[in-house]
Amino acid sequence: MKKWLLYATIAVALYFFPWLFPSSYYVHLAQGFLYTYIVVAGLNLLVGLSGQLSLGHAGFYAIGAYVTGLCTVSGIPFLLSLLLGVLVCAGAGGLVAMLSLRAKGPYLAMVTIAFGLLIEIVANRWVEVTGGPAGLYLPEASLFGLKLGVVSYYWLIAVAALLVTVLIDNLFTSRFGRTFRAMGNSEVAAATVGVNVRNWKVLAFAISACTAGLGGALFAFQNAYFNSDTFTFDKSILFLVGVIVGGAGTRLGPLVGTIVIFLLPQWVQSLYDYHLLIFGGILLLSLIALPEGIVGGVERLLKQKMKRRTEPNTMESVADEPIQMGSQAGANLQVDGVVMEFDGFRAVDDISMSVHGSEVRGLIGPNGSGKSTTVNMLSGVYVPTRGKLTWKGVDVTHYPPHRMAAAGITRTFQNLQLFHELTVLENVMLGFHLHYRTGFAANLLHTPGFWREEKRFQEESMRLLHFVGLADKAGEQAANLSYGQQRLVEIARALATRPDLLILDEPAAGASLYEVDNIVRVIRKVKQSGIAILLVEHHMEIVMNVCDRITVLDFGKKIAEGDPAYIQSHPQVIEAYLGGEEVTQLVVGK
Ligand SMILES: Nc1ncnc2c1ncn2[C@@H]1O[C@H](COP(=O)(O)OP(=O)(O)OP(=O)(O)O)[C@@H](O)[C@H]1O
Repeated sequence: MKKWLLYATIAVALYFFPWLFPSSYYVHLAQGFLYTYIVVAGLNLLVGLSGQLSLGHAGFYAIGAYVTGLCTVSGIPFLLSLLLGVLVCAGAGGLVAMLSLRAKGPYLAMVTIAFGLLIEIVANRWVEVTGGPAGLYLPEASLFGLKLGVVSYYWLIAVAALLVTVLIDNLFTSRFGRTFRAMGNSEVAAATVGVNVRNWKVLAFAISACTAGLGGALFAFQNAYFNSDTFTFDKSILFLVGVIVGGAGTRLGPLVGTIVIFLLPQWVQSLYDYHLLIFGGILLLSLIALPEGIVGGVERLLKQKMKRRTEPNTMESVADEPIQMGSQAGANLQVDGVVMEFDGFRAVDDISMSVHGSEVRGLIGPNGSGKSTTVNMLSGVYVPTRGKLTWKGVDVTHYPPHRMAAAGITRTFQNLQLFHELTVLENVMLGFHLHYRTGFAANLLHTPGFWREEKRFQEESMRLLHFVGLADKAGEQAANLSYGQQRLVEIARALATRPDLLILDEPAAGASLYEVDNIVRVIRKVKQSGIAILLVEHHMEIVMNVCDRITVLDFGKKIAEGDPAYIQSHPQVIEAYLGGEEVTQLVVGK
């Protein structure tokens, strides 16, 4: 069914609900269901997509209720007050995100718990403003001077819920949704394709705080009265349970989750003394049986039955078109005396080297010699303890990964860092992050500009997939590919940033012999297209065959540098490898 037809059907059903269930009890119930759904839908974006946890959303719910309520009490029109309440929540969400940026996992959860508790205490104790437990009486909600009765207020909430559904769904299926999901899968990989993870985390928090505030404001006017007892820690937990039980990160999850957290308790309430036990039991069982949530579990079962295909039909037409690679300016990287220390241990000790033009530079050395640490410094993941990195004449020593990507340096990872929840095509599209021009509004509203850009980058991504030989895998879930194929997807994603220097960290690790041949072929094609490569690899045959020059590390120090023939006969290199298993491979490369 077409999306707009589905929305129109839902709109008609929502409109006629008060006729189908004329009792004011059911209309009230529907109001409660819809504003709770609005909160859960926004929280799903934060938890399910961006991978951040919030146990304090009752705080935003409260802020929305109080700001909107107090504004109307002071005479500001209802709709304007609602807008103000939502905007204040967006600001509060951004602030909480900024405060918690350094925290992850349980620590982030603790910051949000602290925020929720703080708001709860303020609501309870600042009685002169909030009314505390005695509550706050509000004027009836009105639109353009017309007072809203029970049914018309229900319609207002229904319009808000439908609007939130459409807009959030639009975000889900735009580059914003993909970026949030990518960040949730791997922050470091998202950063190396140019995503400023910090800003995007703040954005995700602000959006979900907006919807929580909207839900809170709509709740406040349901009875034109509310008190501080609503905004407890339990409420935050309930919202989160709604997201998780429904299926975090799924599009239908918030609807199902709200049925579980809102309608189920109403139903089991009739069972008097046992209702909490039954509700808790159902939650526990569903979490154990379906850890991805109800919708997530069903989707997994369906996917196993029907192989997902989302390949665009643009595939054949784009196959032979040229791909824009890099800026064609070539690389110019100067590394001067870099040192990287971990708690006093020198993993990299005073290394200097340079990469120019479109050369393929090998970086080799026995296990633990400092190759990955060097790669991490060159890609902005680590800031060197000492030394300087100069890229095209600019000091980039302190650049974070997203700025390195913007400057033209990107990388792949020794331990694969694909966005496993996205398809192969979506992974590569993420690589174009720095080249998208449409903003938040265009993606929220799916404007014609948005569609044009989506099509363009879908086609460019398909070209890159052709380039690495994986066009037929475009619609597959990235996690389902073989090791070697996943490494090629990482290369395609990195190429999408249009780099001048591509750092490949052990691209052949775990790949089959056939896949290794394919990877070598791709490396050669990348070099021909004018992009420089820094290749870290244990397969000496590959290194000796594709590299123009090789830098050798041992115990964090540079011990040799030169062309493959020179390196293979270098006594210190042979000595370094003698104790290791790689020595035979080193000779094989001759
Ligand atoms: N984050 C860290 N904290 C502490 N020590 C580290 C850290 N990262 C690397 N090291 C240490 O630094 C040294 C160099 O590690 P690195 O991973 O750079 O070597 P490598 O040459 O890439 O090894 P391999 O070929 O096994 O991947 C090792 O002794 C390692 O234990």
